[in-house]
Amino acid sequence: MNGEEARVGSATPAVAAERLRITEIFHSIQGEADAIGWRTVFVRLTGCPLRCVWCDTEYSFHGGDWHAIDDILAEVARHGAKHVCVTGGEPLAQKRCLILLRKLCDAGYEVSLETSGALDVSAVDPRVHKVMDLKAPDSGESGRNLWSNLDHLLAHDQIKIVLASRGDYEWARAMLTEHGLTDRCMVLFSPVHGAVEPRELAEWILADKLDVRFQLQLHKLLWNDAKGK
Ligand SMILES: C[S@@+](CC[C@H](N)C(=O)[O-])C[C@H]1O[C@@H](n2cnc3c(N)ncnc32)[C@H](O)[C@@H]1O
Ligand SMILES: Nc1nc2[nH]cc(C(=O)O)c2c(=O)[nH]1
Ligand code: SF4
Ligand SMILES: [Mg+2]
Repeated sequence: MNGEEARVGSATPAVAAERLRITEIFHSIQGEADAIGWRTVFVRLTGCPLRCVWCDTEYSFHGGDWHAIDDILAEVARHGAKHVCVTGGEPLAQKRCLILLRKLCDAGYEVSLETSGALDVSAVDPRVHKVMDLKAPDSGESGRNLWSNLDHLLAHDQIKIVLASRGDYEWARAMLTEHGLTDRCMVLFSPVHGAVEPRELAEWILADKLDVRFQLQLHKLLWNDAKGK
């Protein structure tokens, strides 16, 4: 048990059971995946058990503050957006993330979850649109892909593969066939920001006639790598 759980646990166990460690809550334009372009509130949970070499969110690995889930809901509501994106860090590394996701759905939001693909997604509320990465070799974390997660994806979910090289692209192309990915849900191919020339990735997809959706991180075009955007 960590210090926080010990401290609040003895006094108010019901409240302690519904707190999450949060790095930031911010209001921006959704920059990734199927809901791209919508005004969205982002809830970024602290902590991640992976270390993708190109991770753009290393500041979420440590720190953060404990917030009651009902306070998170109130902060989300303040922005008046229909869309909420729960991300991290790795949001599913905190078990109580499942409660936050359910409560956001109950409140009527369009909820998406950005997750690494390394943690079990089977208990995620089916109303949530899961955006699940498969980590390609150059991330350094492809050994963490939990392939059984593929069987828990619904038609509205998405598989995202972030590519740092031609080698990653060829790996991703092989996974499409090996795991029948495009028959399961939408598959997104995205270049690692600054590593693969976006136009090159677009040309590869066209040359191979792949049924995947090319994506660029829209928020980086708008705001570069600014935090809280
Ligand atoms: C920061 S992660 C947080 C959620 C979860 N840990 C995951 O990896 O999906 C959110 C998304 O950003 C992507 N991402 C992180 N760094 C990136 C980069 N340098 N270029 C492109 N996408 C990146 C991840 O692959 C993931 O799809
Ligand atoms: N604007 C914006 N859109 C995003 N979509 C997914 C993000 C993430 O970090 O998971 C993200 C982000 O950090 N900013
Ligand atoms: S799993 Fe997500 S948050 Fe964790 S290191 Fe990889 S990209 Fe970053
Ligand atoms: Mg991001």
